[in-house]
Amino acid sequence: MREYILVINPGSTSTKVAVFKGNENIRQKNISHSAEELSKFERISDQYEYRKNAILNWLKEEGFDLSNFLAIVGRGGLLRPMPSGTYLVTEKMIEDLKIGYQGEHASNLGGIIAKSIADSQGINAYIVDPVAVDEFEDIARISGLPEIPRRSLVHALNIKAVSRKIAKKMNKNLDEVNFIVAHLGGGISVAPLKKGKIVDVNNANEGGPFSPERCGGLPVGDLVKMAFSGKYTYKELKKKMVGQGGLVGYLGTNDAREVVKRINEGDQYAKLIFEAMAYQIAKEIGACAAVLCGKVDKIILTGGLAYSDLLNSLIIDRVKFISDVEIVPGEDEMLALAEGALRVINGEEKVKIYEEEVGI
Ligand SMILES: Nc1ncnc2c1ncn2[C@@H]1O[C@H](COP(=O)(O)OP(=O)(O)O)[C@@H](O)[C@H]1O
Ligand SMILES: CCCC(=O)OP(=O)(O)O
Repeated sequence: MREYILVINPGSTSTKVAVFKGNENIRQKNISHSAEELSKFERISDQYEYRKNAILNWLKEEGFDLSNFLAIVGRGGLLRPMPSGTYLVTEKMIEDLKIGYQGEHASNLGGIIAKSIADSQGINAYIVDPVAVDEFEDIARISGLPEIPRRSLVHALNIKAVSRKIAKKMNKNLDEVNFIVAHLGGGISVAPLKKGKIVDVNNANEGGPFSPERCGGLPVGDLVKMAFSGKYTYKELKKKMVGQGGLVGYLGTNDAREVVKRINEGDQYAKLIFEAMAYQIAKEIGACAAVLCGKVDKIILTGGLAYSDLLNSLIIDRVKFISDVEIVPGEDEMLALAEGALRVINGEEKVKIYEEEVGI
C-alpha cells in the first residue's frame, strides 16, 4: 500500500531525509557528508549519484520498500523567480535545477533526486517553497544600479511554515497578517511579510546582516578594490563571502554556541562581534518595519541561532518598540515539505506547474 512520503532536504554539508506517514515523521536521518568526500566533486550537481545512493541505502537499511511511497518531496533550489507554493517537478524544472538557473546551491539537488526516485515508481515528485520564491513588489527590485536588480533569494520554506503556524495561533489566515520574520541560520534572511507575501528580503548570500558563515552586505567600493587586487580568484572571493565570512571570518567558528562560551569566559572581542551580528539583524528588522509602514503584527525570530537567549535578548532590546516578538527556534523544514505535499495530495491546495508560473 502506498502510504509514505519521502522527504529529501540537501544542505551544504548534509542530506536530511525523512519518511512521513501523513504529517507524522516516522523516521529521519541526517546523512553527513565530510568536506573530504564533497571535495571530490567539481560542482554541486556532480553530487547527484552520490547523494541519491546515500538516500537509497538508508531506506534499504531501514527496511522501507519504494513501492510503499505515495510521493517524494524535495527542497527546491535556485530556479527562476516563482510564486510560493507546492510544485510538481517537471522536465523543464529539472533542466533549470541542473544548470542552477540562479546559481549553485545544494537545494538544487532536492528536486532532481526526488524526480528520479519518483519516476522509478511512477509517482509524483514535488518541491515546496524553494529559495527562488519571489513575491517582491516592484519597488524592492530597484538596487541603485540599473544593471543589478535586487533578487529574491530567501529561506522561504521555513519562513512561510513558521508564519503559517504563528498566524494560526493568532486565529488568523496568513493573508490577514503582516510579519517580520528573521530566519537566523548559517545564512540569514530577514523578510517583511505583507498579508503573508514576502515582499522584500536581504538575500542571505549577498546582503543584509552578516551570519555565522556569510559576510552580508559590504561596502561596495572596498569590495570592488579587493576583487581587482589580484590576490583572489573569483571562486576564492565568493568562498570568502559565503562560507568564510561572518563569525567564521572574525572568530574562526560558525558555531554560535562556541562564541557564547567564549563571551561567558570573558572574551571581549567575541562579545563585540556577536553584538554586532545582533545589531545588524535588528537594523534589518527596522528596515522591514519601514517596508510595512510600521504596521507589524509580529516579529518572529527563527532558525538555529534563535536558540541563543543572548542573541534573542540583544535583538529584542532594539526592536521591541516595533511589535511583540515571537521566538520559534530551529526549523522544521522536513515537516514543512511533507505538509506542502500533503496539501496538494489532499486537495486543499492546487499544485503549481513551473512552466505556467514562470511563463516559459
Ligand atoms: N542551542 C543553541 N544556542 C546557540 N546557537 C545555536 C544553538 N543551536 C544551534 N545554534 C547555532 O545556529 C547556527 C546554525 O543554524 P541552523 O538553522 O541549524 O543553520 P543551517 O540550517 O543553515 O545550517 C549555528 O551557528 C549554530 O551554532
Ligand atoms: C539564499 C537563501 C537560501 C539559503 O541561503 O539557504 P542555506 O542557508 O540553506 O544555504
